[in-house]
Amino acid sequence: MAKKINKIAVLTSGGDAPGMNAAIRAVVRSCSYYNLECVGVYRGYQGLIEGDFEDLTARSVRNIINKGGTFLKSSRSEEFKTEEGRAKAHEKLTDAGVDALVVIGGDGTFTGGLYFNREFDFPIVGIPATIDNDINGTDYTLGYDTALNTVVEAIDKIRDTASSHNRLFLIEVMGRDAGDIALNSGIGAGAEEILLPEEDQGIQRMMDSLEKSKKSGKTSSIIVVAEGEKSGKNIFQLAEFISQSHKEYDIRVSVLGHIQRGGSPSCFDRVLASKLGVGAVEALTDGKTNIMVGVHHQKVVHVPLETALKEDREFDQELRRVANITSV
Ligand SMILES: Nc1ncnc2c1ncn2[C@@H]1O[C@H](COP(=O)(O)OP(=O)(O)O)[C@@H](O)[C@H]1O
Ligand SMILES: O=P(O)(O)OC[C@H]1O[C@](O)(COP(=O)(O)O)[C@@H](O)[C@@H]1O
Ligand SMILES: [Mg+2]
Repeated sequence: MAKKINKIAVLTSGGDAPGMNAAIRAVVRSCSYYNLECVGVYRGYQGLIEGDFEDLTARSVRNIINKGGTFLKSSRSEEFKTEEGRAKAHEKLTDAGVDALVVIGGDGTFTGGLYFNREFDFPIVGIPATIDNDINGTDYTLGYDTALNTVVEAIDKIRDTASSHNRLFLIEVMGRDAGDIALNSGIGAGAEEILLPEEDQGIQRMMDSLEKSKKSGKTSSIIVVAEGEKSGKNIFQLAEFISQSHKEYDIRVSVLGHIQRGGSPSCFDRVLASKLGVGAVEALTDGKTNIMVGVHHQKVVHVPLETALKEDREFDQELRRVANITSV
């Protein structure tokens, strides 16, 4: 029988995402509700290795549901990728009497969690948090909705200046391997063309669509480029390539960068964080481990961490079709 859980540690790791604070809050308050002790780990896996812990009570997480970032801080820890690093982390957890761990982060965080569980049989539940939405088995990851809203707001502003000057804007958005932000913000902000990591359309298709836009009477254009798109050129090289063959375009490049990861979480992300935080603690007290709590059709689901990490997420062809039709 699984050991009874009395004390849970929670950490945030990898790229921060709006809604992480709301998720920590939900974990801490669920512990309080079920009379469990809760420990916050600062700076993700690096803080776990260094024993940078603090006891948290329901009142420790007041006034954070609306805050971006993560008050527990995050890190990218190279040391945790080593067996020695993970052994140190395990020692710190057992010294502190912790029985289980909630990790809030993305695919890297889940990979680290899997290794840790395999090596020490330590109960772990993951909460998917990354603006990229690149986790398998959950309809949404924390921070994605907020990031999308930030991107659309930014592109709306760029559109004002693009149309005033009849300019062509190339706008880079985040998404190393997943084009969810680019495709959805591209449709939502009315982009003429969207370049995604999931498709290698070649530069010719972009040139063709620019040609079409011009012929159909468009005077300004917006192209959304995911940072991981596959043309083999970065956004500045793409702009250079277009300007060499089409001197008539007045081109500007805008890289939105880390503003996409900041800001107050949307209501959607706050509610999602609350559901997943409660779900994570309840999963642990039910004896579950090595799973991610995600959402599917609004319901909390349990997904094995291995499945969450699979890279076979289906690309939304229907959404691509909608983008093509609405940009005519
Ligand atoms: N292969 C791995 N083995 C052990 N730990 C890992 C591994 N990959 C990532 N991690 C840990 O998880 C942390 C977060 O992963 P990272 O890829 O940076 O962000 P994210 O979780 O947002 O994808 C890393 O800094 C590292 O400490
Ligand atoms: O924190 P850094 O090093 O600036 O990372 C940038 C990357 O982080 C992200 O915002 C989130 O990715 P992860 O959740 O995998 O960390 C990516 O879109 C972007 O490529
Ligand atoms: Mg990642």
